[in-house]
Amino acid sequence: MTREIRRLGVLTSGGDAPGMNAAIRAVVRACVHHGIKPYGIREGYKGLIDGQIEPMNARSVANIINQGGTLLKSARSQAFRTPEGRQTAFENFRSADLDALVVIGGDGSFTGATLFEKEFGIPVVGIPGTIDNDIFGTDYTIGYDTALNTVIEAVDKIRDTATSHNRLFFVEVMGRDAGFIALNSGIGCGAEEILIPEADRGIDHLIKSLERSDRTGKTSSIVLVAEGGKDGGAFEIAKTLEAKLPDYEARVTVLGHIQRGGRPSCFDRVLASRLGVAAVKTLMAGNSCVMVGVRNNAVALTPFAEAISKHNAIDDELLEVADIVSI
Ligand SMILES: Nc1ncnc2c1ncn2[C@@H]1O[C@H](COP(=O)(O)OP(=O)(O)OP(=O)(O)O)[C@@H](O)[C@H]1O
Ligand SMILES: O=P(O)(O)OC[C@H]1O[C@](O)(CO)[C@@H](O)[C@@H]1O
Ligand SMILES: [Mg+2]
Repeated sequence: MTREIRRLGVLTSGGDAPGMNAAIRAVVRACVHHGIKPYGIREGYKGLIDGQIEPMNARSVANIINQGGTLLKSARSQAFRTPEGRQTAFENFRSADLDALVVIGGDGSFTGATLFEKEFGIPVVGIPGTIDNDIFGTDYTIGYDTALNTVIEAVDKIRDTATSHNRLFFVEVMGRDAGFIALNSGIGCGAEEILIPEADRGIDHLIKSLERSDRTGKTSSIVLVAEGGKDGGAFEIAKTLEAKLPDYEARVTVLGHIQRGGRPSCFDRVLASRLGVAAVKTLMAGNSCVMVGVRNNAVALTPFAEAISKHNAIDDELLEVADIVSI
């Protein structure tokens, strides 16, 4: 089956991620390549509701492959969660005479896209753009690799001062409910312990680990903490630990939104370029309500319903590696 598309809209939604610009560029240029007129929708679903829809062309995405953030801007729209908001979005979509939509975002954005397709029959394809890497059906989301590199660069600097002062540091990283950023950057920066929601081993495990570090001659330690764990964030864990081991004077750093910015890595630029081209092809082939991702280095389609409801498991091998290389 094929689908004729004359005019296609593209938007970025949810938390921005480095590489979203490269994805927009690829979608726009794939449209031009296939004779489709591309339209940029600003500020995600908010812009669809406000009618912020502008024509784009190959030149409007010049020199953005190397830039963080998103040229189209992103937003979290409460109004799009309501039937009235989506109705207004649909009316603007129709007024702009668009035939199909590409949504670059995370699981929430795909949930909104699913409703939009169901309610109004708009063909929609998703591209996973989030630093969290928390989307089923793709081995990597756009922005994750860059975020990992940002984290290890920051933690390398913290390591310098931790070593100089013989200190224990807790460094909190993003990931919403998922520990992928913490686990992989933790291995990459040589963290002594990594606390993630998927493998919560409790405070007693952390205490044992720090005591072993003392015995074996370590004079400083870095513990990477994923936000979203049941023991709380880095500040709370540091407090709990200090209450149990008063000799420790821990320092806490929350890396925060620094992880969402910066120039995308080559990996993210290539991934975004592949997925942007694949998204347009996927719509032209007649598909809808699917996400384009990469599995085993090949482009793969996953229905939104699965991408949203299922979860990529944390790799036990990585947990083992983290334990072994941190002794
Ligand atoms: N249940 C829903 N119904 C309708 N729209 C939704 C729903 N969930 C999310 N959306 C829309 O998608 C937008 C983005 O979702 P969300 O804030 O969860 O980010 P995301 O796409 O998961 O990205 P990230 O988690 O990386 O920030 C929301 O602001 C909202 O407009
Ligand atoms: O920028 P906001 O709206 O505070 O959202 C922060 C959340 O967004 C993300 O950066 C991306 O989903 C999460 O890691 C984090 O929990
Ligand atoms: Mg999300």
